[in-house]
Amino acid sequence: MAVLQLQLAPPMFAYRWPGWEVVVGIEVHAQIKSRRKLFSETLTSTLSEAPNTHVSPYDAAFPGTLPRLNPTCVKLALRTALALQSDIHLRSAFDRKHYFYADLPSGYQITQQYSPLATGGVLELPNLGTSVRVKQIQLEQDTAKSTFDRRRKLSHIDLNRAGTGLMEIVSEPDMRSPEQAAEYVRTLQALLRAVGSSDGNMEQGSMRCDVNVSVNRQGEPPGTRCEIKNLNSVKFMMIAIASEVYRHIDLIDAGGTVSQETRGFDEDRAETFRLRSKEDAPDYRYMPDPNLPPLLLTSKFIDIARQSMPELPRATRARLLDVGLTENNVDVLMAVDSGRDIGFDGEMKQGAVAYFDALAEGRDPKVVVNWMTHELLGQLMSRNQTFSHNPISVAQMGELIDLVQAGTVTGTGGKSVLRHLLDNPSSTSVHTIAEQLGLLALEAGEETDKALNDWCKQAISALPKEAEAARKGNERVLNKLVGRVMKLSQGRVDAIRTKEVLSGMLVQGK
Ligand SMILES: Nc1ncnc2c1ncn2[C@@H]1O[C@H](COP(=O)(O)OP(=O)(O)OP(=O)(O)O)[C@@H](O)[C@H]1O
Ligand SMILES: [Mg+2]
Ligand SMILES: [Mg+2]
Repeated sequence: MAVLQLQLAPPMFAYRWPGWEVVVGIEVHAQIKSRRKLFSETLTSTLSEAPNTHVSPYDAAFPGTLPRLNPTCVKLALRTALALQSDIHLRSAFDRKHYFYADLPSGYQITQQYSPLATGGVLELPNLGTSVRVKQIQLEQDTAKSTFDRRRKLSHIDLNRAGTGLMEIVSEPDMRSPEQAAEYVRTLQALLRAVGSSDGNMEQGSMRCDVNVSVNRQGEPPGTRCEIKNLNSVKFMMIAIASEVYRHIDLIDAGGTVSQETRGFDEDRAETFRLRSKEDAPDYRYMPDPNLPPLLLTSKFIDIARQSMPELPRATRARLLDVGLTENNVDVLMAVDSGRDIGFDGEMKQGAVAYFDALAEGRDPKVVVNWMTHELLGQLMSRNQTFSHNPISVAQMGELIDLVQAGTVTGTGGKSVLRHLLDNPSSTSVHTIAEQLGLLALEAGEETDKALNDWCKQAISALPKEAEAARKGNERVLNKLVGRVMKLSQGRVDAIRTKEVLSGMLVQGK
């Protein structure tokens, strides 16, 4: 992210487009995380599945087949609407939007353009201290997928995606820069994941954005918007917005006007290109779908959905800060869950926040979060892994923390046990593993004192220069001697006790 901001936002960030105001509104299409499609019993598919293996006669628009609304899709869209504080309509309706393209077997898409499930709402962007209003949320069908084989001049149609449930979430034109647009999309992604209504994975196509961009001179009314279709990464969305802004400014500066267009984005050239103008916009001939009655919800149904809402990111943040975690701790845990760490694979075994919550049950939250962020996540990261790869159960991690807190294993020893567990996942008790590895702390007593004395002496004679500096009060060098003792003892002695013994010896040796 930092890298991209450097590309897009050089030091004159605030003055990128002096005298101009940029206006952005986004239409997000998010695939609903239901096992079945919106109007058929067919199981939804993932990208890795063979083409045309998830298709019922209805999905292929065979004559005589009829739609049947999947209630799970309604419930998940409802959760989304509740999370966005939208007004939910007890009555909504389905329209047919006609157009003719090979990826749309019936010749129309069922959508809720005119009478959507919900209107209004707001998405707060806490990182930017601002918010974006939501215009409407509607249910609609996804299309099939067509790919063109240039060599053989053939179009391939894969109907697996046809009829999958989508939520179209339309924002008001409230964003003023590519960065705000990016933050909106990321925050929305985290929200959809938190309520479980969508994976929100742009790279895998389960979330796609159309961005509407216009520019106007400061103080003047908004300009004419152009819509850039089907952006499938936040990075490309930011580049597309920036390049579109430059295009509009250049046009107006040259005395021309912007005409309302639908545009595509060329990733290689980092610029947008014209798909069609408003004049040749298709006439969608919207009509109510005669096969689908209006969707009527009861207040009770909405209340039940409201009561079963999981904790939303904003509340999670507040709660974690409340138990004493730092902003930074919270950012790390929540970033892991929202998939902002690299390599998010969409399927989290257990979220980092849930893992933390389970561990913090009866333990000091600060101690727990240190183990999680510094040790566990740190070790996973150095292995190029994400939290979803974590093989250590809550019970094991909890036992490890308890052993260290009780002094049964030293902090250093505990870190070794953790590394061992990551490399050799097992369900054996952590105490047994520490014992097998010879990492149980030496019990206080005469023998341990004697061993500790020996190791301290060895460390001092092995590092005479350091010993001399430490004698003169150099704390950092003293830690080096402590480190040596730790190594000699294989992390089985207490660091604070070691420091005491070492200091004592150095003073005596004066
Ligand atoms: N002046 C403007 N500059 C930038 N964005 C704008 C401007 N005016 C409106 N928008 C945004 O354009 C989007 C319009 O989306 P909407 O779904 O309502 O209509 P549409 O794009 O005409 O329909 P379709 O769903 O067929 O694409 C909204 O996100 C809105 O915020
Ligand atoms: Mg739209
Ligand atoms: Mg649009």
